[in-house]
Amino acid sequence: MADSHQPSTYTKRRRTPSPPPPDPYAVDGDDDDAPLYVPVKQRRNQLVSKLAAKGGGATAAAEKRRHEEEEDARLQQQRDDDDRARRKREAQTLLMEAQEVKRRKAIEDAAKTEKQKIEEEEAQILLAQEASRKQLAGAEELAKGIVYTERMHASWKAPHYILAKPQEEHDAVREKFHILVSGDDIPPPIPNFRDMKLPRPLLDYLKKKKIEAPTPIQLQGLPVVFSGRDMIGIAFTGSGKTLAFSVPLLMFSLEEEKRMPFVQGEGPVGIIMCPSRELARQTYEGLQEMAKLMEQGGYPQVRALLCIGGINMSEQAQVLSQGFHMVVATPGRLQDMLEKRKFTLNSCKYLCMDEADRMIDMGFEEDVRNIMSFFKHQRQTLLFSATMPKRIQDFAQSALVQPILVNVGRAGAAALNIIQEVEYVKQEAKMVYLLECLQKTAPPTIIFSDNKNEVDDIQEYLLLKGVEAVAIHGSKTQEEREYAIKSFKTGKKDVMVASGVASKGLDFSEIQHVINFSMPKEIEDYVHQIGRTGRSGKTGIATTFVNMQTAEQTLLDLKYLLMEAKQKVPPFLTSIEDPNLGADGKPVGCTNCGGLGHTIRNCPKLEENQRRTMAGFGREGGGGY
Ligand SMILES: Nc1ncnc2c1ncn2[C@@H]1O[C@H](COP(=O)(O)OP(=O)(O)OP(=O)(O)O)[C@@H](O)[C@H]1O
Repeated sequence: MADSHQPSTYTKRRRTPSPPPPDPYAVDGDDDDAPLYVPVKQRRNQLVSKLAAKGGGATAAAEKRRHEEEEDARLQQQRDDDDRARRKREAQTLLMEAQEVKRRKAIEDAAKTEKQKIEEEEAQILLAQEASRKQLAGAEELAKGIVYTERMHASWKAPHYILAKPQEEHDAVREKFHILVSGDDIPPPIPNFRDMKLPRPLLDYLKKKKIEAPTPIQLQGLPVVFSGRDMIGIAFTGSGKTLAFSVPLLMFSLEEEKRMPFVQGEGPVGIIMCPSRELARQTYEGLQEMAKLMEQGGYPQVRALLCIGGINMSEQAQVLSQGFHMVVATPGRLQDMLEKRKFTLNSCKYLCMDEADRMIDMGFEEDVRNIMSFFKHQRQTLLFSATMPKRIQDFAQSALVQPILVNVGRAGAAALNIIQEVEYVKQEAKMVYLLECLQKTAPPTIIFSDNKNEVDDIQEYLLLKGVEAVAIHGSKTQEEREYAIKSFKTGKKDVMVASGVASKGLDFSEIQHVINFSMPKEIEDYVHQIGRTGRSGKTGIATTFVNMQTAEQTLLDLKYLLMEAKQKVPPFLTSIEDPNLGADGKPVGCTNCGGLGHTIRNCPKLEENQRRTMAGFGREGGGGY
């Protein structure tokens, strides 16, 4: 290999460092100096100073720019620092504010009375209950978002001379009769039937019935209903609520019939719904009687249809074939008839729910909602009862347009003309004591028991002892129920043993004595049951048996009801301590049912409703359908 034979001439090639590139900034005479390292910034400054010394204009501009840039950078830095400081301050302020809010809430909570805490807790329970409830309106209206905002119009007007009176006079009348009202443009109270412009035959009818002056619920309620306004009417048992919604329906029917006679397939003008068949029949009979008298007095014929379970509707075929003006119904059968298209509610303008709270509590709420779906137009809606807890009033608001509330006495209070006696009777001694108790007054007497078997047992026992007694409860056939009512009403039987459901709202004349064989769990039931006596201004006696089996809170409810009605409170009730007394020493009461001896937290009605919802069933006792 040639290369390998040339070793002497071969010199190893080394890379020598290349000379540094000429310094563009080097000035004459520097070339030969050793290249000392000068930082770029420093060199630039030196150059700038030199150039400045030479007085170059472009260089001055460059320096000015540099200054500006430096100033900008400095300002930016300051802004950033300020920003950081501000954010820090804000974060601290927010933290302090949050701590302050927490501190204040802790102080407020500590300062809150036990009563306030309970109120808040109860409001939550009530809210939770209401939230689970659908509005009380027809499905179609709800789906279409139809909301009525205007009131219904009616041709009736109070007489001029009454309208001309100053407001203070109307207020004085209300005060005199303990009537509380709320709502807008409330029609005036009218203390006599003549001024309500009732037709002569009706005035004669009332006179014949010894109904001379309107009761408080009538003197305020009738003008409200005649005016076409929606209304919630609350008044004591036996205070004449039926008349306050029956007479206007009759008048509206006459007006419509006069305008254009009804033929087959037409009507009704209005509906009255009741929670039990017996109550519906009673209201229907009252309407029939008034309608007949009107016809005899020369007014056009108006017809009513009774629409209740347990009766053969072919009995009503004639009315159905003629066209009719008024329907009195229980919700179940009414819904059934509407679904079968036996008639429509296309021209119906009036819907009254008697014992409205009972109807909703008994599980008819869904039926009522379904019935509302059949209305094609706005209607006047009325709710009446002796017991109407705020909960039901609020719930019903969705079905009402600018309603007027007419309230006579506290909702849920017992009628004042009933002497209420509460007796401690051991369970095993009740039956024997019952006989003795029956001696307190002359007949007729009603004995209530919540248990159907017990109703039968009591009747059997009384029959054995020679007492003329009939029995009525939800499991009896319609014939048995009607027989019991008829024979008791006509005085053929002295005693009626009944379950609460079957006898709500019934008006038997001159019941002397009501015996509660067992105290109902719900105080509202007690109020309705004892309310079968002491009606239309008369006095009656109610005796209630209690013992170890009666829940303490029920006894407390009873104690307060007796105190409110200024009745004698037996020592065994007086001694029961109320764990829920307010700071003022008064009972807090239940916002759910109106009972005074318990709160919503242990309300028996709420528990019962929840039990029913869980069990998935609605109406009870077979009273309605
Ligand atoms: N203005 C009046 N004066 C005297 N008696 C009346 C008057 N109005 C109605 N009555 C009579 O009073 C009795 C009770 O009336 P109604 O049945 O309407 O009471 P209610 O308030 O509906 O009671 P409940 O809440 O128990 O259903 C009936 O016999 C009725 O004829």
